[in-house]
Amino acid sequence: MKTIGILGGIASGKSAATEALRQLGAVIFDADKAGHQVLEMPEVKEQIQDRFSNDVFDEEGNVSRPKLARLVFGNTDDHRQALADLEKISHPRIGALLEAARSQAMAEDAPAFVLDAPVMIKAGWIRHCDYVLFIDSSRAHRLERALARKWTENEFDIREAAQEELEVKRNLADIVIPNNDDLSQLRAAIEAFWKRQVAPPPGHRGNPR
Ligand SMILES: CC(C)(COP(=O)(O)OP(=O)(O)OC[C@H]1O[C@@H](n2cnc3c(N)ncnc32)[C@H](O)[C@@H]1O)[C@@H](O)C(=O)NCCC(=O)NCCS
Ligand SMILES: Nc1ncnc2c1ncn2[C@@H]1O[C@H](COP(=O)(O)OP(=O)(O)OP(=O)(O)O)[C@@H](O)[C@H]1O
Repeated sequence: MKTIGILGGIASGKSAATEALRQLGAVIFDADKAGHQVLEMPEVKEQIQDRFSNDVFDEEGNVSRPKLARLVFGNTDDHRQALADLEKISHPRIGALLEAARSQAMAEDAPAFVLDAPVMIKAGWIRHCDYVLFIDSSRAHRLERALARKWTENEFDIREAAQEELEVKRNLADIVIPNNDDLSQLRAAIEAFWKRQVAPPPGHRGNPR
């Protein structure tokens, strides 16, 4: 089973690329979703309360992601420290969910396991990947898509700044997949990658790291 990591800027088309891989038969791990799941664990809620107080909880006693986002994404040292502290709580648990999902996919003989995790470099999860794809989309296209999802340009810039530089991600990738055209071009590029590296003809050895 090949493990494929998906990197790219905010709104570059990582989810669209991931969906194309799912349709080809890959098992998907969405780390953002796993991060949300982790915030529902009682011991995580306790640690969040200790670090961030009751201010980041809603009336039902659940972690309010918008409130937490305002504390951890920003340009100050306090924001950066808050994000680092949140990651210390969340990342080991997301990592455990990731390893369990990957083991299950392997047991089920899935042809590929896709790790959709924008923070995989700083979290260290990139080590699981045989191939890393970088979904390459211009800032103008990405911003337009983010604004269409009701983000502000400021939110877009702040989240982007909380991640590694795009050049770092691009340089770590094995394959760059352009996404400045329509979605059918993105799907075609993903299918070509799949045929080349995941489902090679018998006797072909592929190119794992
Ligand atoms: C701060 C939280 C509550 C905000 O939740 P929200 O629903 O607004 O955003 P969501 O989780 O869907 O993330 C959306 C995007 O924000 C960016 N982002 C999220 N976490 C981080 C992070 N730790 N570092 C940099 N960018 C991040 C990513 O581009 C991600 O795709 C949430 O993102 C969180 O708990 N983050 C810490 C855990 C984590 O690193 N999750 C991402 C795993 S890839
Ligand atoms: N080539 C494209 N043409 C038109 N729309 C696109 C294209 N690529 C992506 N989109 C749309 O742009 C939006 C953002 O794409 P997507 O959710 O795949 O990005 P992402 O990189 O996963 O975003 P995030 O960084 O927020 O997780 C989605 O609504 C998606 O359908």
